[in-house]
Amino acid sequence: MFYSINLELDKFEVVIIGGGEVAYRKCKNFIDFNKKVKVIAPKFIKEFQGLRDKVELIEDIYKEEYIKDSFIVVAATNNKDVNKAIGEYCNLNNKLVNVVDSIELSNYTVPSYIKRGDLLISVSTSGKSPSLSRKIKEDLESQYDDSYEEYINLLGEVRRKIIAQVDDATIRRNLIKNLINLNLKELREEKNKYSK
Ligand SMILES: C[C@@]1(CC(=O)O)C2=NC(=C\c3[nH]c(c(CCC(=O)O)c3CC(=O)O)Cc3[nH]c(c(CC(=O)O)c3CCC(=O)O)/C=C3\N/C(=C\2)[C@@H](CCC(=O)O)[C@]3(C)CC(=O)O)/[C@H]1CCC(=O)O
Ligand SMILES: NC(=O)c1ccc[n+]([C@@H]2O[C@H](COP(=O)([O-])OP(=O)(O)OC[C@H]3O[C@@H](n4cnc5c(N)ncnc54)[C@H](O)[C@@H]3O)[C@@H](O)[C@H]2O)c1
Repeated sequence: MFYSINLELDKFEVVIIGGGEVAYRKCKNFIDFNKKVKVIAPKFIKEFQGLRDKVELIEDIYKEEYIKDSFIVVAATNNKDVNKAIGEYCNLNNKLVNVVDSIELSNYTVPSYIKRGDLLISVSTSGKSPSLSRKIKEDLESQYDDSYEEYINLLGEVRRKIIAQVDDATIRRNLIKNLINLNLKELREEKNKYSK
């Protein structure tokens, strides 16, 4: 089973090999998290042109030199042998690699996710059923709607204010724990209370 972590992508170079539908989806995911990526392929689907300054497109077939200095790699070509070579090289060289047609060669996978500002809900089936991951995501999307972006920001702000202003540890913890029982309107009022 795959273990879940949240990575600070800023510090790492990300390279995607392949320029088709799957490479494009993986690419958009990184962009969603403000990460610029390098993409290598002899041919790109037209959607890549819409990503403009957010990606560096290199028109070429895969060569080891393209990934030797990167830490996170996605092997997303439609050529099983090429994907396998990339997967094996990365596993041998301590790189994180997602091989889109081989869970065995992947040392990480990409979950289905919902992002509402800083709230992130990820779903994984350890490769058993990406379709189920997608369905669960869609089921949760309406429950965790766009209003959660402001809600999560307010929770963060009020929590920081409580930590700064309340000395008693028990009272502090209870106040923080109870914040999630407030609705958006009540939380806005709570923020004003601590801003005085
Ligand atoms: C969640 C999501 C994230 C993303 O990619 O962004 C994702 N796949 C998505 C969709 C999807 N992928 C496929 C279908 C067709 C139906 C089906 O096969 O079910 C659909 C459904 C659709 O498109 O609706 C085909 C497929 N996928 C993989 C293989 C190879 C294999 O199984 O070996 C094949 C067969 C290829 C073939 O037939 O040859 C492998 C992987 N796909 C994963 C992630 C990882 C496991 C995630 C988990 O643990 O659940 C893993 C292991 C590696 C990885 O890619 O990270 C994204 C949903 C995005 C969303 O949220 O909307
Ligand atoms: N993990 C997933 O979520 C998922 C979902 C569907 C399919 N798949 C798998 O992903 C593979 C790719 O799917 P797709 O729809 O993106 O295919 P696609 O045919 O749309 O794109 C393949 C891309 O790979 C590039 N390519 C081929 N040989 C290359 C090489 N030597 N170096 C660099 N780039 C090269 C092509 O130019 C093209 O841009 C499929 O074969 C399938 O097995 C995975």
